[in-house]
Amino acid sequence: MTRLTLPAPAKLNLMLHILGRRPDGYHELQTLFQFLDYADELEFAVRDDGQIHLHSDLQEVPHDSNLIVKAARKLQQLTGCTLGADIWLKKILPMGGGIGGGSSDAATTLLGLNHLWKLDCGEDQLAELGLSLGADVPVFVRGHAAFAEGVGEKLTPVDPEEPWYLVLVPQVFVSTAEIFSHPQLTRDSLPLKMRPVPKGNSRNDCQAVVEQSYPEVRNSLNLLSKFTEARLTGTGSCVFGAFPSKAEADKVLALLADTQTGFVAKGSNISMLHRTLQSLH
Ligand SMILES: C[C@@](CO)(OP(=O)(O)O)[C@H](O)COP(=O)(O)OP(=O)(O)OC[C@H]1O[C@@H](n2ccc(N)nc2=O)[C@H](O)[C@@H]1O
Ligand SMILES: Nc1ncnc2c1ncn2[C@@H]1O[C@H](COP(=O)(O)OP(=O)(O)O)[C@@H](O)[C@H]1O
Repeated sequence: MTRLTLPAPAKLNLMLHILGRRPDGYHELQTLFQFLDYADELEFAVRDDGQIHLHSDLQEVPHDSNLIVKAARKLQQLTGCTLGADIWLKKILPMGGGIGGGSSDAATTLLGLNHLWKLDCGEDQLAELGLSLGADVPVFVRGHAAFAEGVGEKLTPVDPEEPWYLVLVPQVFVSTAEIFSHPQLTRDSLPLKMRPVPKGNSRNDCQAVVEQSYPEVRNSLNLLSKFTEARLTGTGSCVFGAFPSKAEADKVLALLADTQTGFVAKGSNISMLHRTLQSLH
């Protein structure tokens, strides 16, 4: 097979605690990742000339800076593979929203090309390569909901409930680097020792500074919290709340539709990418 279509699903951070700052400026975290059944779509076709060509209408990111292209080139360097690829991206996930679209696209590229180029790289190798592209890439490579420590690379698989989520997408771009360098960011949360994460620990330490800098995000949190516990994912801008059924989440989205953009998706402990790859074998 020389062509392959794969999803690159979103993630949520169900909680996010910041424990401290490392000498290299990165922050030590404890966070809980769960996937959403809501995804970008990537199609891959092998090229014999070794070139990587990404086809997408994504204007914001230059071709060579796209994490998809970077991931493909890193995989070539690691393995010495002389094959290339045409890659078509259908962008569905909002960018800069804290739902990990870029990282997920990178992980799907690593797993998709590993398969198409018949490289036989193991998951550990791909997760390590992924980490050099971004702190969130390894969890998408592993494909199982996880409690994450370090900068997000030390992963312990977990199986939280899989509710339906309403995700609101405030129309602002929040820079992860800006939030992590904010002087008022909470950086001294005590590490949680208990597993699974005990109830009452679902806060996101980034939320206060994001709400302060972005009134649109605060507004979305206030609106959603009239119906359910509303939280920020990652460094935002997206906010989310859990519902027992799709119908209930849809109903709240319809009620907010005049002023809010959003989507409804099922939480999933096994990513759509891994479910699709499994069905190929
Ligand atoms: C906060 C989280 C939580 O899942 O998600 P997002 O909101 O970005 O989706 C992630 O840790 C983000 O991961 P990712 O988006 O891959 O971050 P990277 O590209 O590696 O880093 C972007 C910038 O954020 C800061 N950064 C990131 C991660 C971390 N643990 N500490 C940091 O201080 C650094 O300044 C870095 O230059
Ligand atoms: N394939 C990609 N999809 C989205 N963003 C990308 C991609 N490649 C590089 N980027 C860059 O990564 C940034 C963060 O993207 P994204 O993963 O969507 O946000 P977040 O980390 O907040 O979840 C974007 O603003 C963009 O500059």
